[in-house]
Amino acid sequence: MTNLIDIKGVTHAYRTPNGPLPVLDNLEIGVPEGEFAAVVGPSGCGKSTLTRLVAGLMKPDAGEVWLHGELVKSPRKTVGMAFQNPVLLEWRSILDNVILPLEIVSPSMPRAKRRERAEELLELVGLTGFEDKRPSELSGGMRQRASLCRAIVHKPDVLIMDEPFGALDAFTREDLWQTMHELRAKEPFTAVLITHDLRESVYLGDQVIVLSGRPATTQYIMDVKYPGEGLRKLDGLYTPEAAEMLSILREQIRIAQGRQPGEEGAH
Ligand SMILES: Nc1ncnc2c1ncn2[C@@H]1O[C@H](COP(=O)(O)OP(=O)(O)OP(=O)(O)O)[C@@H](O)[C@H]1O
Repeated sequence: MTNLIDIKGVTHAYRTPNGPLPVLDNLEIGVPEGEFAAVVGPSGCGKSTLTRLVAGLMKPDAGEVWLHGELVKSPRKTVGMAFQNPVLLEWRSILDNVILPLEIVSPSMPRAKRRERAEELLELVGLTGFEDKRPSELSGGMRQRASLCRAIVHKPDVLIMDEPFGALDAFTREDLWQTMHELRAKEPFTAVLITHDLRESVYLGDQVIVLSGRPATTQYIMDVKYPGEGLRKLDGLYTPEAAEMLSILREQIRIAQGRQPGEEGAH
């Protein structure tokens, strides 16, 4: 299978007043079309840097990032992004926030069509009836739902999410995990999710990529064999199969953090 995202031998260091700070070291990641890759690793290892490289917001010192068979050299319109803070524009309604990327990427699309597309997505995430509200009138979870709609409204090649559920309470987060699966079932997309939550990585990921401590290398890749058939269910996280996967990942994080087996501190 060909990969939609190919990160080949990517190495990068930031220039700082104290000299170069190596963050990525010969990173190798491949994400096939339609797959969901969850990336975990110790704090500060370079996960957000990786998302900037895939989005074309910066260029690596060495190595290549390929997206849909094209070398990424500049910012890409075909990438959707969602962050921990949804950054919705308060002076626009929820509907107009979701429409925004279409105004930029598809300026010739008639207003009625844009509206239709945004309404369809808002319905998928359970926000019908909130189209005309301002962001501050919604809860954090609802804002994040709207932000996910905005990230995929223009049907990007890839959705990049940097801890999008990190600031939400546990129940809202689990609701949004389910929404992600429902969205994917109706609107298949390729995704890279940065997360600190190993359960989230197993529930959402087709593969979980563990990065080593900084400078990050690809330390371990898990192909997730999620228990059960069809749309993933949260109950699957409480099975022995999931416990086994989480145990392996926890151990890998310990190694990435430079800790001894069994030592506390992993997620
Ligand atoms: N523009 C920059 N200039 C200099 N150093 C930077 C820059 N951006 C990030 N860094 C440093 O590079 C390292 C990796 O940062 P990055 O944000 O990619 O890590 P991360 O794994 O996403 O972190 P976290 O898990 O804490 O969110 C950190 O030490 C950070 O301080």
